[in-house]
Amino acid sequence: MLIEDTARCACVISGAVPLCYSAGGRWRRCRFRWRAASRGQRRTNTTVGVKLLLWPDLELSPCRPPVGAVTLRAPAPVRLHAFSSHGGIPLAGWSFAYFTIKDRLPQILTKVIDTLHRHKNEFFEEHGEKGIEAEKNTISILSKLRNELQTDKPLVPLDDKLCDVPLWNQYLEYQQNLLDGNEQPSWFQSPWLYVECYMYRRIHEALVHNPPLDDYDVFKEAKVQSFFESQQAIIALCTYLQELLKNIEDLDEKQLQEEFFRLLQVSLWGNKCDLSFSAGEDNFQKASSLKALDNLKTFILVDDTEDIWSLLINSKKRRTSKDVTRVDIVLDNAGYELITDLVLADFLLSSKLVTEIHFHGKCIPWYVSDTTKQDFNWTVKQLQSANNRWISRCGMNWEGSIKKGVFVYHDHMFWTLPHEFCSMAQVATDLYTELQKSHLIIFKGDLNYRKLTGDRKWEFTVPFHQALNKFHPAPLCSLRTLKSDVQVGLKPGQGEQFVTSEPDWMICGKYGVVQFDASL
Ligand SMILES: O=P(O)(O)OC[C@H]1O[C@](O)(CO)[C@@H](O)[C@@H]1O
Ligand SMILES: [Mn+2]
Repeated sequence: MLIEDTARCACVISGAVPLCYSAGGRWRRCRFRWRAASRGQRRTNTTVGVKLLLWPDLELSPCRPPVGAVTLRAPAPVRLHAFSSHGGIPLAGWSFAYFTIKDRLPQILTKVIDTLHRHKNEFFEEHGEKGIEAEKNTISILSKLRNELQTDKPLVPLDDKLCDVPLWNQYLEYQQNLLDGNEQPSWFQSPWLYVECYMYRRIHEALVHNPPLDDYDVFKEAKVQSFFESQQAIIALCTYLQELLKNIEDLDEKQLQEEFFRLLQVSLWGNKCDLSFSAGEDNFQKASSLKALDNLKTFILVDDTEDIWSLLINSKKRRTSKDVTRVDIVLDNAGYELITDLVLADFLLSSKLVTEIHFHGKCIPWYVSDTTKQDFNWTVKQLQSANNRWISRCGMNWEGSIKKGVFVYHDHMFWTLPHEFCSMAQVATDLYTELQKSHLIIFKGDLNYRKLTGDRKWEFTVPFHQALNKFHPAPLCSLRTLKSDVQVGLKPGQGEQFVTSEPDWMICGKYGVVQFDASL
């Protein structure tokens, strides 16, 4: 739920809405009870009219759970507890989306501005006056952007020369068409997923407009720092892998399965280390996650590892010498998480469970810590030249795998669009076709989970398969620690039990899921 308390006094609440609203046109009027608890005001129950915006495809597929976005206008500042009068899930409290837009995103923009400012001398040394001029212009554009965000200004079309611009601008038009003629998509009123992606793309646009800074990665410094701060954990993990590889040929199926379970969990918990969640503050892996795995098991809310194992071991057994078994990893964060993914990939290859690993990264700096091609190559080079022999051996092996073509790196602009994955087949047909060649796609992290599930307010018990909304290029799984309030595929009552005991369970990063969907 997103409640805005700025001058316009409008808010957007994303909440489950009863299906009775789904018939007919897009906009419906309905009534909500709400309790205002504004400063100095008595708690009251009252009824307000709200506009209900249905997801445009909801009418076409009435079997899908009813989900909608509600725009609620109320006197501000108020703290709202809204309940659907038709018995949907109570829409209560301040949403995480609201805090993200109000607090985290401006903080991230401030850090970007600060980074540019601190590197002023470097820009001067490299590019002379042109560098200083570009730094000044970029900072001024970004300060304006921060102001637009904080005052809920309309979202504007992108205006640079990159090839994704038409798709972004079409998406803005699409959002526009969902609204009344008089309203425009804006920072606090539009879907969280869209607005958050849009901010990162606007940061990139500010740089693109200002050569020679057009390919400067404003998040590089934070990524490098978090990599070095995770050194102890990286040493532990690389040492473990190298010891394991010594005897890998001798392991029986049971032992191989145990190691697979272990390294899959290491990769899952590696996803705790992202820098956008902490608004760019340190969030590195302090100790080896290997030792903690047993204690962490209770925090895995859905664990489909057995199914993933069956898929891999069966394909190994069936494979003839000419066959390829391909796993794709849709990467998330650079730093420790990327190392955990590379370790898992090396294990899958060395154990002959698979024959090729394809990595997918971002084309532009994204959500602070996400992996770009430059980060991927930098990481492998860093490892090679490390003082620790196990780390450097990992780096050398991985460089070798890249050269042999058994580690393949891809990037595609689709990963840095705001679209949910169910539209990939239409929006990025080439990528969808590429992913169809895979035997298993591993989606890392929270943002990928939000895009897999369309970032809707699903009921917790909705099956993962249903939330994917026909996105099935190949068997796929999500390894994700929960950092945003969307979760599907839980057992009845499982989610509800946390709602009172641990209200921040969906956003604190303490819980994780290994969720698998095999059906095509
Ligand atoms: O790196 P991840 O796991 O995709 O997480 C990205 C972050 O972005 C969000 O999805 C939105 O801010 C958070 O919930 C999470 O902190
Ligand atoms: Mn990330």
